[in-house]
Amino acid sequence: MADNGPKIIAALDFPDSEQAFRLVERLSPERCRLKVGKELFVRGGPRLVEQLAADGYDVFLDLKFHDIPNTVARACEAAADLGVWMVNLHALGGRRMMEAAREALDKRQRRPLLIGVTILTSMGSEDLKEIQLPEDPEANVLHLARLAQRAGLDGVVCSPKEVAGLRREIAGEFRRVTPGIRPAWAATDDQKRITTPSDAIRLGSDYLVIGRPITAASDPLEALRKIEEELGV
Ligand SMILES: O=c1ccn([C@@H]2O[C@H](COP(=O)(O)O)[C@@H](O)[C@H]2O)c(=O)[nH]1
Repeated sequence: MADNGPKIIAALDFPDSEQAFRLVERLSPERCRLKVGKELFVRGGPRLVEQLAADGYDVFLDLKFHDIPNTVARACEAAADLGVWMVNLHALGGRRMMEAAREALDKRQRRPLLIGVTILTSMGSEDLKEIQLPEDPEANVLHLARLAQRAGLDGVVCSPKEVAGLRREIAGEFRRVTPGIRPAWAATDDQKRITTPSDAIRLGSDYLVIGRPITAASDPLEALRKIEEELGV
């Protein structure tokens, strides 16, 4: 269930605010939403997030909280204070942790979307076996997504490869946010469960999180334009 507005979320994985703003000033909120992850947040801090939101961008604060319920609930409140559009936590933190976060955000007049990370898109069957989880990524994603929905979350992060199954199994307003997006011309990097942008949309992703195919390109704006062309937007 995508809200109106752009489906592309550009991952601002830069080592400093200057580099992030150099790209952002060539974008617009009508063209894409923005994701601030751990690297940029640790470097740029909360003020950078507030600035992006003040500039009119929908900001996904991708800090993937994973801690005891009280700590995660308070962290989600702090994220909401920054005016972000979306915040996330690891569904592997469990139902009580997710419920605590949802309850804390529900006390607010306006709250960000609360999204659960299922199985990281960098993980394949071998990685799951190593940590003694069932080897099938899709089975894990579905299980965690069901748990997240029961805990009142607004959606999940998963790979586009699991989206069709989620659409079949989980009804209602439940957003599917998908990293692991690689145009045919881009390097795979450390991602394992990937599809092209057009396949992700065809399979039913609501939002495409795209980092290095844009940010590591010699011409990031041209890379974004090619992705938009592939998507027909
Ligand atoms: O399962 C996940 C959850 C989050 N991410 C984040 O998305 C971007 C993807 O960047 P690329 O450069 O396009 O690979 C990155 O910020 C990750 O932290 C993810 O990839 N997978």
